[in-house]
Amino acid sequence: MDPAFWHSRWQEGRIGFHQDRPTPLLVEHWTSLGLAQGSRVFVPLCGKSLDMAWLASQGHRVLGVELSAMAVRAFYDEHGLAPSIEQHPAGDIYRAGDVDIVRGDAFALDADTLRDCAGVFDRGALIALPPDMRRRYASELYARLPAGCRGLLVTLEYPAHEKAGPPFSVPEAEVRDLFGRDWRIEVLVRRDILDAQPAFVAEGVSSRHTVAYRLERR
Ligand SMILES: C[S@@+](CC[C@H](N)C(=O)[O-])C[C@H]1O[C@@H](n2cnc3c(N)ncnc32)[C@H](O)[C@@H]1O
Repeated sequence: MDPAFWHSRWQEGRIGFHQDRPTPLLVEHWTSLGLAQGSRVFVPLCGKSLDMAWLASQGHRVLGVELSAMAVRAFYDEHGLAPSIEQHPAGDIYRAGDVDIVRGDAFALDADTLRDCAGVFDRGALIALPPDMRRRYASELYARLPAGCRGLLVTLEYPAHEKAGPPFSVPEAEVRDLFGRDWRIEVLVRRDILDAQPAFVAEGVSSRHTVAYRLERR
C-alpha cells in the first residue's frame, strides 16, 4: 500500500473502487451531521470521487487529499473545471469552484491546513489502508482535525481470512479502538451488501456488510 502501489493502480486504470455516483450512504446520512452551509469538509484519500462534487452541491467547501496527480486532474477535467495550482507544504494544492485538493501524502497534512474542517467524509480511505497504517491514520491524521469536527465514516466488514485487501475489513471493535478515545462514535446503519457484490461472492466471500458511523471529535 505504498505510493507506488496506488500510482500504478491509477496508471493502469485499476480503479474499481471509483463509483459513477455519490456514495448512497453519504446522500442518505450526511444531513444528520447537521453541518452548516459553507463549512469545510475534509475528504481524505479522495481519488476523483463524485462525493466531493456532491458535498460542494450541498453548500460545503471541500478539501481533498490524494497521492495521484492523475486522479486529481481527472476530477477537475470531468467536472469541466480548470484549477489553479499552488505550492503547499504537503504537495501542490489544486483549487477550482468549492473543491480544493492537495496532491500529496495525507500523512504530511498539518493541523493548520485542517484547522477549519468542520466535517470529514471517509469512504474508501480507512479501509484502503493495512492495519499498521490505519493506526497511524487515526492517531496522526484524524488527530489533527479540530474539536467539534463531525464525520461520516463508511467501512466494510467481511471475514478477513476469506479475501486479501484492499479494501480491508475493519470491524466495529477496531473502529472503536482506533477512534474511541478522541471521537464519539455512533453506528448509523449496518447494511448487508453481499448480493450487490457478485465479484466478492465469486472470490468466496461469505458475508459482506457496509457500516456508516457518525463521528464527533471530543
Ligand atoms: C480505495 S481508493 C478510494 C478513493 C475515493 N475515496 C473513492 O471513494 O473513490 C484510495 C485512494 O487513496 C489514495 N491514497 C492512498 N494512500 C494515500 C496517501 N497516503 N495520501 C493520499 N492519498 C492516498 C490512492 O491513490 C487512492 O486514490
